[in-house]
Amino acid sequence: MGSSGFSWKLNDHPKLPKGKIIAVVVLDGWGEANPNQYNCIHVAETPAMDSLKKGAPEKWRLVKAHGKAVGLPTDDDMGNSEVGHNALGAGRIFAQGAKLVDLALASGKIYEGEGFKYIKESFETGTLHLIGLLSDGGVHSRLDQLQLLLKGASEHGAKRIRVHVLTDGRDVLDGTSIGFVETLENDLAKLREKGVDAQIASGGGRMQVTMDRYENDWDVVKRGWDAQVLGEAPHKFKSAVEAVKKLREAPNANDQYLPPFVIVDDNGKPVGPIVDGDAVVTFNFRADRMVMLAKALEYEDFDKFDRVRFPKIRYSGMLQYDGELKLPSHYLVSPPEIDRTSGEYLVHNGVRTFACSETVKFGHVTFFWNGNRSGYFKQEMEEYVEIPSDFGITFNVEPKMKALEIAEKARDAILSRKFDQVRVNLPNSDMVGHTGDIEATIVACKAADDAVKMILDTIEQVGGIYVVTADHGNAEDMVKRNKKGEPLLDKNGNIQILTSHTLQPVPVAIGGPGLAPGVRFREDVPDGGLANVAATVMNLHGFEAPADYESTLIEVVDN
Ligand SMILES: O=C(O)[C@H](O)COP(=O)(O)O
Ligand SMILES: [Mn+2]
Ligand SMILES: [Mn+2]
Repeated sequence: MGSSGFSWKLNDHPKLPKGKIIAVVVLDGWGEANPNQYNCIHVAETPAMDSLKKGAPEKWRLVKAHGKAVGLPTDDDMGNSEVGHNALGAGRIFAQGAKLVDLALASGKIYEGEGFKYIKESFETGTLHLIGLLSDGGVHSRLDQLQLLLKGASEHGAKRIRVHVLTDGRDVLDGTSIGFVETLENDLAKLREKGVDAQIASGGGRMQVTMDRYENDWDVVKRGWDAQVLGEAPHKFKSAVEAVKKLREAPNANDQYLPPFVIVDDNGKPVGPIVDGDAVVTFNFRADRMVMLAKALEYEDFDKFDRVRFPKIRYSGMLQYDGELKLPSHYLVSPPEIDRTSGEYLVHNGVRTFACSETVKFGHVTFFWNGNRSGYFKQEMEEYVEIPSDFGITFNVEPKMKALEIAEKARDAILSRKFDQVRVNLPNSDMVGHTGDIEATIVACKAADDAVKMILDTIEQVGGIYVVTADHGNAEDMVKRNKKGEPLLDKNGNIQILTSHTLQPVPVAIGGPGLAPGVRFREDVPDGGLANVAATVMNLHGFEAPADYESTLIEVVDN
């Protein structure tokens, strides 16, 4: 025990043994909803997941995965991978980035912080650039926060502002970007009336431009860099509204994948490249899809692509995105302090851990799970394996993704008996659900179920335990609904496809031959959420959870 009295040592669970191999399976974007034709999980053949639900009612339940249960501002906020995996791994509910930024903006504290003071130094002679996702999805960013920041920055001295927009269509309906750009243009026009030189300078669809994650495809970040920093893009327009309208006319165009564009003046000159002496803020609060750009903006030594120019700027993130890398080093709002995660406790108590997913979700079961911290806690106790994702495609063309490969890695890790916990994220239902392709999402759900089966079979073989859950809903409802729950139609009478996550609860199932007799879900945690899973897993490893963790979902009854 250190001088502070803190100790990593967990108490033994009074009834549950140690030493069982536990598979922790997170199905990404797998919620529970009414069975109907837009519920791809229902339509798909999913015998493994069905048997968990039907097999043992005291070992299957639903938990909340959205809103306040995962630290989001309101219960109208759908869940997402960051907050979901944070809650699963940390066992407590932390006010998340969305909420912390709301508070900092409302109180005005954001303008008193180190990060804002730092960028403010550039306002006299330089331009303030704001780069981020333009929507009200609330997953990576929010339009109303951008609006407040624009107003606040101009009131605090920013004289020249350029916004570099990334269109969404993934956390919000496809086609909504035009409206968001129009709203922003209105705000900027009002700023101009007040004498602030404010304009949109560049843009592009989030999946084409800037917002790659976990270093899957640096070309995405390069395309953004070229437009935002160098002022170069294949498409040039006089206004962003015109840009989005025109680019959406191409066959199969959608908001997520719009190509990069720059806004030019009457002489064809880009209106807002980033140059020496400027300030830059990346206004997404969520980390995963901003870390790569943050590296490009901040690191002197950088070899991921040719930056051509590396302007001397003052850069602040909305938040600090990576607590281990301390990246970026300046930020407007302090991130949630997600400390003492279950993963860290467990390695300190001898639990050897294996974690695996494919690139696009790799950081979810490692970085997010560990409280937005990259790297190992104790390298000799842990192994994290990343299976390279396909890149340059939309996942509806390969809906099986790497589910089989992930399951095989989990199988091998379990059979090696080198690990006590084998944790995976199966990405299919989420990544394919985001494409809005219902047929492909059905294939995706089946592929994830096949992977679950392989892992459960392996657990059976070694006498282990499984915990199967999800981080939020997605594939279980693929249509936008009205308040009565009826599908909404567009003006041509077609249903409006829902590419985003949902507000639905997610399943948690426990079982396996290693599960002690008498273990079942408690009935006195009816409002349980994802944060209750960590204590549950600790119990199954034979430990009591720390006192301040959300309560366990299980009890052991004598039979
Ligand atoms: O980043 C994304 O792909 C979406 O905005 C959210 O999906 P995720 O939270 O499942 O990653
Ligand atoms: Mn997810
Ligand atoms: Mn998702």
